[in-house]
Amino acid sequence: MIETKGIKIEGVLQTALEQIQNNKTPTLVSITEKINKVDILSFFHKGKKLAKERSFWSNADQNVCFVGIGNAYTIKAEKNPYNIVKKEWSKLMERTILDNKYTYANTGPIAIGGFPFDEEKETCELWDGFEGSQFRIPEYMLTVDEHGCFLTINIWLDQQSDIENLAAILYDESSQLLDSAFIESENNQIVFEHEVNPHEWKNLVREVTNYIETYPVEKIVLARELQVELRNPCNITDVLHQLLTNQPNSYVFAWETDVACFIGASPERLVHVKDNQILSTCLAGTAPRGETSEEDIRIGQALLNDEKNREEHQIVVNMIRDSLQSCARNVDIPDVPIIYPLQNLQHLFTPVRAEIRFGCTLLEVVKKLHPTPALSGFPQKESLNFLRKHEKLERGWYGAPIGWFDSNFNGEFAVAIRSGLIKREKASLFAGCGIVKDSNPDMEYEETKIKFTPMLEALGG
Ligand SMILES: C=C(O[C@H]1C=CC=C(C(=O)O)[C@@H]1O)C(=O)O
Ligand SMILES: [Mg+2]
Repeated sequence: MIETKGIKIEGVLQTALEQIQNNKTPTLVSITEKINKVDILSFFHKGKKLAKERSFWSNADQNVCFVGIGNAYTIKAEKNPYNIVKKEWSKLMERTILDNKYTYANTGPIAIGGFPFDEEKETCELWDGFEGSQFRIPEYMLTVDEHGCFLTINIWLDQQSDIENLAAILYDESSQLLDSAFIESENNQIVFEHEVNPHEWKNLVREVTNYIETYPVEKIVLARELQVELRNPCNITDVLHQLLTNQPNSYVFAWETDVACFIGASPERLVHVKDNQILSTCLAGTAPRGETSEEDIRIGQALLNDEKNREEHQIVVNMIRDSLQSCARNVDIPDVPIIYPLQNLQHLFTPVRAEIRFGCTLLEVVKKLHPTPALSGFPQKESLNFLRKHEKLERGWYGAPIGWFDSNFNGEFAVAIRSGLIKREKASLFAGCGIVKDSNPDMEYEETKIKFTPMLEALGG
C-alpha cells in the first residue's frame, strides 16, 4: 500500500474549520500532496468499489492525466453556460481554502466536465444526467504529469463538520484508491450492433448537398448513431485501457454519472490555454490508413491534394481565425495543412497558436470557437438551424467541448468526437462528417463507419 500519512488531512481541516466558523460560510478545502507513482487505471477502477462517480482525462501526448473519483462540488448551468460557469467558478475559488505546495503541477481544485453540443436543445431521455453543462471537482483527484504523481483531496466543509470522522473516512478511502493490488479487469464483448436508419441518413446527405446549392450555406456536419449491446455490463476501465493503448494522438476522456458514462478518444483539440498562450487545432478532411506504408503515404498525399477535403478543412481554418480575433492576438496559422495520423484514419490538420487578450479566459475562447465548422458547418447559425430541424440524432455532449480548467483558468478542451454513451450493457456511439457541395452519400457513410472503429474496438467489437 502506498503511504498516505504524508497528507496531514486532520491538521489542515482543523485550521480550515476555525476559519469557516469565524466567517460563518461553508467552503471547499483542497489539499494536495506528492505521492509515489500510481497506476492510473487501478485508481480509476477502485473508484467503482467506492460507488463514486468517476472522471478521466488524458491529453493527446499522454503527459497530463487526471483521474477523478467522487464529487466534492458541482457547477451546473443550462442557459448561458459559459458565463455562469465562469462566474460560479471565480466565486468558489475566492473562498476555497488551499493547502498546496505543488502549484507548478496540474494540481489543486480542478473542474472536469463538459458543455452540450447545442445549449438551445432540451435534454432528451438518452442523455439523462447530462443536462446542460456540468463541471465537477472530484473528491479525490490523481494528477500524473511531467512533475510526477499527486493526490488532491477536495472536501466541502461547514461549521458543523466532524473533522475527526471526516479525516478517518478520507484516509480510508484514499488508501483504498491508492492500493496498488492487482485489479481483475474483464474484457468487454459486443454481441449486437444496430446502425440507426442508414437509408434515411444517406437521404439527408443528399438533401444537404441540394441545400448547399440553393442556400448560402457551405457546409453542414451530419452525425449518426450506432447502437451496440455487450455481453455483460460494460467494464469502463477496460474501455479506457483499450483507448489509451490503441489510439495515439488522441484525448481520452470519461465522465460518469450514476447511470451512464460518456467516453471517447478524440483527436481534436478545441483549445489549450496556459500562461496566456492559446493552442487550437483545425481538424477536418478524412481518409483511411493504408495497409502498407507506401499505400499509407499515397492516401495521405491524395488527401492533401483532394479538393473536396481541402474545402472541408479550409472552412474550419477560416472560421477559427475569424472567431479568435475578439479574444486573441498574434494569431498564427500556417497556410497549408499537414497529415494527422490516427490508428484507423488520417486527417488534414492545421495547428493554431495565439495569445489570449487581457480580460479573456479559456472559457471565452471555448465559447467563441464552439461549434467549429468541423462539427456544425458554416455559417454556424444557418448550419445549426438546419441540424435542429433535420438531424434525428440526439447529440447531447457528443461533438461538444469536454475538458478541464484550474483555479486560474489554465486548462484544455477537446471536441468530444469518436465517443459513445454507455449504460450498463448498452452503448450509443456517434460519428459525423462534413458535408460540402461535392459530398457523396455512400462515401460519407463509409467515412463515419471508420470513425466508429476506435470505440467499437475498445468495446470488444
Ligand atoms: C464529426 C466528426 O469528425 C469531424 C472531425 C474531423 C474530421 C471530420 C470530417 O472529415 O468530416 C469531421 O468534421 C466525428 O468524428 O464524429
Ligand atoms: Mg469529412
